[in-house]
Amino acid sequence: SGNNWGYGKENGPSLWHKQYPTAKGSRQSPIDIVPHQLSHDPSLGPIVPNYDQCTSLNISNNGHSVAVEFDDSDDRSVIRGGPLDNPYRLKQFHFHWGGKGCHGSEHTVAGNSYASELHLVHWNAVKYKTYEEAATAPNGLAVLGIFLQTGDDHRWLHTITDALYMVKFKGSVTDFKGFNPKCLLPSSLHYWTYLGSLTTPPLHESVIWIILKEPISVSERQLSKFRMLLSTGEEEDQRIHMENNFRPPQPLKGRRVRSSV
Ligand SMILES: NS(=O)(=O)/N=C1/NCCO1
Ligand SMILES: [Zn+2]
Repeated sequence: SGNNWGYGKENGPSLWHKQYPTAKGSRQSPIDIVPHQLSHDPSLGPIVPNYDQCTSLNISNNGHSVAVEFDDSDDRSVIRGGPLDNPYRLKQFHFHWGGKGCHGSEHTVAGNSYASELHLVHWNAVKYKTYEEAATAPNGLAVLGIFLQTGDDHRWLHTITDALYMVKFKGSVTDFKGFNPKCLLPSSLHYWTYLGSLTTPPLHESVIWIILKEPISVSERQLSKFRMLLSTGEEEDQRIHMENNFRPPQPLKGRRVRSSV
């Protein structure tokens, strides 16, 4: 059927092009970021996330990741500045991670991957009426990527990992109000930026990627809770744990990756 894509042997990233030809496009994500090969662009100002008035609504398991959705009916939580010519509204955030001890980030840095990667997905509500419309428009989306490395417990991640047991099965959703994602940002907002795509089908080439250079630290114990999630539904006999839900780096095809200071 239509969207039975996944990360397994039978439906993984190397097969997505059959159903989603954009997979072989000219601005696909993720990519390997090679710091000494990119241009430092002094015209690139700081990025300014402003999530203080944000309204998280729920947390859900869509079978590919776990996502926290936000009320994006007004400009209460936006990101602006940097490479963005308008404020982009926060729609949701989700994670990608590996298996036990393996790495699970999507973007890599000089060939090195991190344990996990957090994506905060925003859309340009100045130019487009809906997220769906923005998601198919060039640069309609801005995704803020944050690397997670294993180390100490993250002081605030427990609010998310404690809720994961409520969304164990694919298709489950539960209330998740009052969460402000600014607590997941690292101390430095220095970033790399380039033009790319969604890293999951339909792989629309509509994303301005902003990847923070500084990772946040989370413990192996906190990360292991993500692997308890199932990519299968409650009604299915076969239980498949959700892990290694990352797409490998894609060809750069001549794109320029710029660096803030
Ligand atoms: N991994 S990603 O590029 O953020 N992909 C998506 N798809 C829907 C929202 O974000
Ligand atoms: Zn993602």
